[in-house]
Amino acid sequence: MNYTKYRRYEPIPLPDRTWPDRIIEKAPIWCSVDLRDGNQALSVPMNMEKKLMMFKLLTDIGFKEIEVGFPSSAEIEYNFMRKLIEDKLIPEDVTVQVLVQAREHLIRRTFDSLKGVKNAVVHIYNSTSTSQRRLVFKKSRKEIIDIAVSGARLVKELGDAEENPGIRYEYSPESFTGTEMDFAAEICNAVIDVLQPTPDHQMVINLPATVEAHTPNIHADQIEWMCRHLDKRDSVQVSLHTHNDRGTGIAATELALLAGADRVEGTLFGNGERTGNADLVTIALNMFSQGIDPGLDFTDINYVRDVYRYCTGMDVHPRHPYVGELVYTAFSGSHQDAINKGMHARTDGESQIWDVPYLPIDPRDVGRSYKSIVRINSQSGKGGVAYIMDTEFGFSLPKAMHPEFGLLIQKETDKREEELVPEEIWAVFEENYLNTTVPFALEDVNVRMETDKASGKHMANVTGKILKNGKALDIEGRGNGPIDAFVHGLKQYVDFDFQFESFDEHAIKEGADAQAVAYISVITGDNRRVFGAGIDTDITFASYKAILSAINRVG
Ligand SMILES: CC(=O)SCCNC(=O)CCNC(=O)[C@H](O)C(C)(C)COP(=O)(O)OP(=O)(O)OC[C@H]1O[C@@H](n2cnc3c(N)ncnc32)[C@H](O)[C@@H]1OP(=O)(O)O
Ligand SMILES: CC(C)C(=O)C(=O)O
Ligand SMILES: [Mg+2]
Repeated sequence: MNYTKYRRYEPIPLPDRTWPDRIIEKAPIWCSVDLRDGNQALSVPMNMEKKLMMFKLLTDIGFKEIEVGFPSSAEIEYNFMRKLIEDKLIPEDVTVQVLVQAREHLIRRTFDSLKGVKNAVVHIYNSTSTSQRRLVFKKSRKEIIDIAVSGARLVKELGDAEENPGIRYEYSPESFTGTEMDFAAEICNAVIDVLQPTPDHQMVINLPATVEAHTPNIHADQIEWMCRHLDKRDSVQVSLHTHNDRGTGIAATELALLAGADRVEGTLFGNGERTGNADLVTIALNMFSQGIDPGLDFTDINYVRDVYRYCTGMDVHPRHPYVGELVYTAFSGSHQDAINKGMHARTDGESQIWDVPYLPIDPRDVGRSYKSIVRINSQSGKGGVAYIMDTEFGFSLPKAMHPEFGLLIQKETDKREEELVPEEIWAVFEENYLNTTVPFALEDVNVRMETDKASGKHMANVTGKILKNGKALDIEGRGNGPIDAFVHGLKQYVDFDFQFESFDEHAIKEGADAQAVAYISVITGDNRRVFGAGIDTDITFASYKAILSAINRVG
């Protein structure tokens, strides 16, 4: 690959930079550009119905500033602006924003589209990078400043008119990241000088990474440098607008916030030109995951994703942060084990600080369930299998049983070479533990407790019938508890040596028809540990079934 045809971006000389020592402490002013930058990048731009649906979604999420389009560019864009105003679809506390090139006829048409609007930002731009000045505009620095200044003058003249009380202004030196810093400051200050913002009537200076061209630290340096060199800083909101050409648009935005920016433009899930804009969902939820109120509501992230898909025709990657189908899922054994333990350690409910390994946020905070946190394939381990049995079916297998059942599941996934869904895991459990009635099955057994006169201890006597390969056999046994008595009675029919080892049980359903499950392990003469399980409304019967299940499984 011929890397010599590319050149490196020079770092910004800013040895006293302060941003690396800062942390993000509050959410910025958010501005969605889904209906403009996002829309202009679609192969099929949104029609009226989809624009309206997207606008409604954005206001429901809580965006207070929304760039709704480029009204001077096309009929649909103009008509959409008119519809929002005439049908009174803009909530009182929402400001709509419109983009326009710094060109007279387009600016006039833009103001026409805004008649009757309550609050709007008119956003003008022109390209300022060395490359665009040389190749596209073929103009000197001064001529480029003239474009911006004359655009700003017209915007101010129209925007300050009496009939437009709610108009504010935004200027973008488009292709800012390819612009020399001194020139970027010069052109922005020239525009600020024309627009004369005040602390009560602020304007936005938007510094776009129109094409992301360098590492995020350089973007942060650029923003800190600009914050120091912009005039009337108390009257200017410094806004970010990163694209994602190097895949670091979100990181660049976050570092640039540390560097002093006040506002962030971007889109849902990062739709936008080429590799997209900054993904506001991720940036907001990154803040949320640090205990900061993002000021945006993603409590039903799947709904946001579905509307987004419908309106844009774009898909969302299964590994997309916070929303992808797989982002709250672990297939691998050690992750599952840690998640299982982390989830069990959560005892205080909602108020407890979230600390579950491998899950940066609680999936339920964005409307996702715990259902698919753990999914089982050949990479999975016993902890994950136990988690599924517990969360999906309410079966808390004793810890000592996890390796045995985990192995049965692993054999199945190896054989099938595919994921096992919870129902398939249940089927393996049922087949191996609950439905093992050959050779032994329980027919009818009575337990009678009595106190041994000599020792004063309570003793159990078991009498009844079991089946061996379908044939009824009398069983009779005595022991220091019902399980011990049953095991004694059973031993005469079992042709290998075994000892009862452990017993666990728990309820599995509530109410009158409550059932219990018993788990029993036995140790065979050749020192193998084998588990069995049984279910019944009576816990003693459940334990007898579990013993027979274990004995059948040894055989
Ligand atoms: C980075 C971004 O996302 S910027 C936003 C980009 N979005 C869009 O372009 C979508 C909407 N745009 C459009 O529909 C069209 O481009 C329109 C309607 C705005 C303008 O259309 P046209 O005038 O037919 O064409 P076009 O956009 O190619 O204009 C090129 C001319 O405008 C000039 N120009 C381009 N941008 C600007 C600007 N921001 N300010 C002033 N002049 C500009 C160019 O130098 C060129 O001038 P020339 O004709 O003297 O060579
Ligand atoms: C119009 C501007 C803000 C833009 O979209 C960009 O530079 O990416
Ligand atoms: Mg853009």
